[in-house]
Amino acid sequence: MSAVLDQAPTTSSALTSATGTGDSGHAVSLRNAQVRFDRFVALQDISVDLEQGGFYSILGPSGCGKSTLLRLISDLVPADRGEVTIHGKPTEEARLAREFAFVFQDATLLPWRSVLANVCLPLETGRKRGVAINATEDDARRLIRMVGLEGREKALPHELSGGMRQRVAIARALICKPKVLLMDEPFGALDEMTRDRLNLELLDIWRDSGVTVAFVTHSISEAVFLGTHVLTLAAHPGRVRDLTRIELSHRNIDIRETPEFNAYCGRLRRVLETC
Ligand SMILES: Nc1ncnc2c1ncn2[C@@H]1O[C@H](COP(=O)(O)OP(=O)(O)OP(=O)(O)O)[C@@H](O)[C@H]1O
Repeated sequence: MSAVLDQAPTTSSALTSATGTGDSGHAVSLRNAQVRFDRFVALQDISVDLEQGGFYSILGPSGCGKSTLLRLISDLVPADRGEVTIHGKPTEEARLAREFAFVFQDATLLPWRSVLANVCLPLETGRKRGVAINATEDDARRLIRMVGLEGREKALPHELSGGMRQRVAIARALICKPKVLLMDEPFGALDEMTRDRLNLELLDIWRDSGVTVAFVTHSISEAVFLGTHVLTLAAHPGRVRDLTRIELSHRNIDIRETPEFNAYCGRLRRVLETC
């Protein structure tokens, strides 16, 4: 693993605090994990722990392996070396137990199903596979309210804006009460105002639900605004370059104009220049 670049007081040097095995109390734990596509090493020697309830923004140059890291955690690609656990469980076991959920850049809603039916979809698929899911249609309605879409339960996806569709995708991801939420540039295709609003809503959801979030973004500002930590990957091969703990005095949109916020952004920009 690459070293942390500096030890400034605002920066956590703790890339990892676990000694290695079993459920260390971390939401996600990667130990010397490697992903290979044929001969190409996409991720190399990744060792990092995500604390329960943390919000981890993930930055890095294009092609460095950010999406692959989320796919590794979510059992969509296998580790060819090393170990990945979610709350102490191997990723396949965690997937079957629905310990995590994924939100992609594209909301991937079923176009013929209403908002409510889309949010309820994981309950139906879970039932078909014999997985007991402790959630009901009332929970779906509550989540729809939480993401600000009360009154739109019967709407079809094409009747919604891009931001609304992403809200539905977030509600759908939360219906099975995952412990870990993996988000791959979920707001990347949205205009800045919508993105700002969804950033604030996501922070509320994160605080209320206690879910651990891993959030890929290309925006340094978004990474700092949302994250309790920013994990930066370097490219060729993808590896951990830095983990910075973010300690902001508050998280209103206006924080982005303050020196404390800009100091984090400046530091991360310098880290990215080395990736
Ligand atoms: N299924 C695959 N087969 C072969 N190579 C792959 C596969 N998936 C990803 N890669 C390669 O792995 C590397 C990392 O890809 P990944 O999509 O994880 O990067 P990223 O950091 O998310 O990129 P971006 O910021 O552009 O979205 C890239 O070089 C990509 O071409």
